Amino acid sequence: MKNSSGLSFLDATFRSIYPQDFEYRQRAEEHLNQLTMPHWALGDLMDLAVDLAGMTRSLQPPVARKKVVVMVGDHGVAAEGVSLFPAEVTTQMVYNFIRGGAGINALAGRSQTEVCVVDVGARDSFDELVETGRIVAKKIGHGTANIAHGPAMSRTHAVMAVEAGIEIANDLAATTDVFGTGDMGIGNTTPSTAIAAVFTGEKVSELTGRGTGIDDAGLLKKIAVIERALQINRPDPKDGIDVLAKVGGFEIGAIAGLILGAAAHRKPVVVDGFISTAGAMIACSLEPFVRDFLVCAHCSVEPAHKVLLSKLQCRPLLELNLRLGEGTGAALAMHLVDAAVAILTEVATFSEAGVSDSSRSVQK
Ligand SMILES: Cc1cc2ncn([C@H]3O[C@H](COP(=O)(O)O)[C@@H](O)[C@H]3O)c2cc1C
Ligand SMILES: O=C(O)c1cccnc1
Repeated sequence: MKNSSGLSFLDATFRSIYPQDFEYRQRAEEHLNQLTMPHWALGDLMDLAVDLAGMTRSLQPPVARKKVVVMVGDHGVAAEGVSLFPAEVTTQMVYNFIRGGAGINALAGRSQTEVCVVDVGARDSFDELVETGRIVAKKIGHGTANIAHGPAMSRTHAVMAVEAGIEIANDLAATTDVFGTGDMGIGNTTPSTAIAAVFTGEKVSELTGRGTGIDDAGLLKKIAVIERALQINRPDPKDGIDVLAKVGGFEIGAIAGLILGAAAHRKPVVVDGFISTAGAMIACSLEPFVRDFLVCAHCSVEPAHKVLLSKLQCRPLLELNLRLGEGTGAALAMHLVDAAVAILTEVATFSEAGVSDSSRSVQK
């Protein structure tokens, strides 16, 4: 899609993404160095506070309004038996989200995070939910094609999936301080693993995990399916849209777009689990500066997740053996985003509190 300036919507978005602000990072660091505690005693939370200041260009980073966006899409490759669960669970879980009965609803509620569900590519349609405003419709297709036989989607649809995510970020930016990513789509650990293999060059057999809980035979089949998908489609690691089109998913593209859109608005985006990190990898391949706006929530039990996080040079905040997705890890990490801002804005400095600084003590 081109806009009036002749730039594509994607290019215009990439051009509005800048790195973190160095000056605000430095000011935050100087302030944190003076707090009434041993040097950097709150560790990674202090690093997060510096990041949030650099992202938002503020020493009081706004984080009150939190939103986790759950992107929904189905996968043709589910027909290969790569998941323990049938494809209809994707739709059933959408209704569960709307009723408030899913893991994400419970965890988001506890961190005052709103949940926004977006249909990008579910097999089914949700006309009533869309008409009543309970989910957002950005449907690009009724599930992807089976990557074991050919590309997941056309290049045009891959661009549209990323654009859909950017549009969601644009629509929500005025009412959101911190974004979180989430996913729902039976079979989606298979395309996510394929994406990880393309970008890291690691062996599929070392990257593939059990997703929803497949057994040993299922795992071997899943590895073979991913290897076949890569062989047949030959995705180009230098072209993120090509990777998305050939072995990705609609919701993975929309997650990439949400991340790009959030960064373009200088809003932190808390990246959930493995599927979201595959989306982040696509986003970073399209525009590397986007990396500066990621807050990586956790490292899941999927082996490829750790490898992707290290490729992105992201240190996850939590390690809790999660393997759910939906945005649950992002909702949990929102507590830590609040904690980081509280440290930056509420803790007294040595001089404010009249506490002796280590620089004035004499070590014998
Ligand atoms: C009831 C249920 C709820 C979920 N919520 C997230 N997922 C997660 O598991 C799926 C990926 O694993 P695989 O590739 O093995 O299918 C995705 O739908 C992901 O969102 C769920 C899976 C199930 C079964
Ligand atoms: O890490 C994840 O996000 C994950 C792992 C397994 C299944 N669904 C999601």
